[in-house]
Amino acid sequence: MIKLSELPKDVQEAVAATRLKVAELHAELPANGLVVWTAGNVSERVPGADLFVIKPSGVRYDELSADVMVVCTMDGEKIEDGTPDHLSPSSDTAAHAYVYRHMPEVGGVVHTHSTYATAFAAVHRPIPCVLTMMGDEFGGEIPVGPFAIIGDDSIGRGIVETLKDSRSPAVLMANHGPFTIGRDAVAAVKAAVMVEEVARTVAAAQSLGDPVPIEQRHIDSLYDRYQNVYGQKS
Ligand SMILES: O=C(CO)[C@@H](O)[C@H](O)COP(=O)(O)O
Repeated sequence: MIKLSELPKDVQEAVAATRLKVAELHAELPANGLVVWTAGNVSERVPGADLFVIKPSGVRYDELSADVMVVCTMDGEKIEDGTPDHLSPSSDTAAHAYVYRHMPEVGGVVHTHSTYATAFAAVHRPIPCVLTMMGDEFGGEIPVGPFAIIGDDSIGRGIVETLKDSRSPAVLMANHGPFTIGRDAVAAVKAAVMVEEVARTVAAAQSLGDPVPIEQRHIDSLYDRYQNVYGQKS
């Protein structure tokens, strides 16, 4: 088994930085009202190594410090990372690992059970692109993925199958909830916040009447501006 303490120093440093970042980002899930109790997870690739960092399963958010973040191979196997052997990674680890193996551009993955997005997942209904914020962030509707059992790579296969030809960084896995992807974990967390926000607004709109779809040419223009012009140049 791979031992963290035997990996090159620069890899160990990259793991430490990723652990800190992933631990801190988990606090964003309850802060943004996206999770109850322990029901969601964040992971991120370790730059320069075939490893990723994810939270331990079923541990409360206020206990998620950097030193309990679990380090896994791209097959979702925990390495000897200095945490106790009994500390198992998130039950969604195989799903995150599958996404990393099949979507090389993805550097972060997030899963929550946020209420409104999960309500759309419960009725297998995509969130239609009826808000400029959706054009900006998702480039179209937010799709529904297949029903998949928890614990193996079934969820990962559903995520990849649904998102590989979509501009959306979010998929509503049927009867389960949202999974989001991003170039890093910050981007994936942002997408998780945004999917809940637009799900809530669209649900409110649907209670008032029939939300009006945005024309495709306007969606394309919104997406292009937001992705390429909006904000500050780095
Ligand atoms: O969907 C599920 C289980 O129903 C999971 O996403 C949990 O809600 C979070 O699991 P851990 O990451 O704590 O294992």
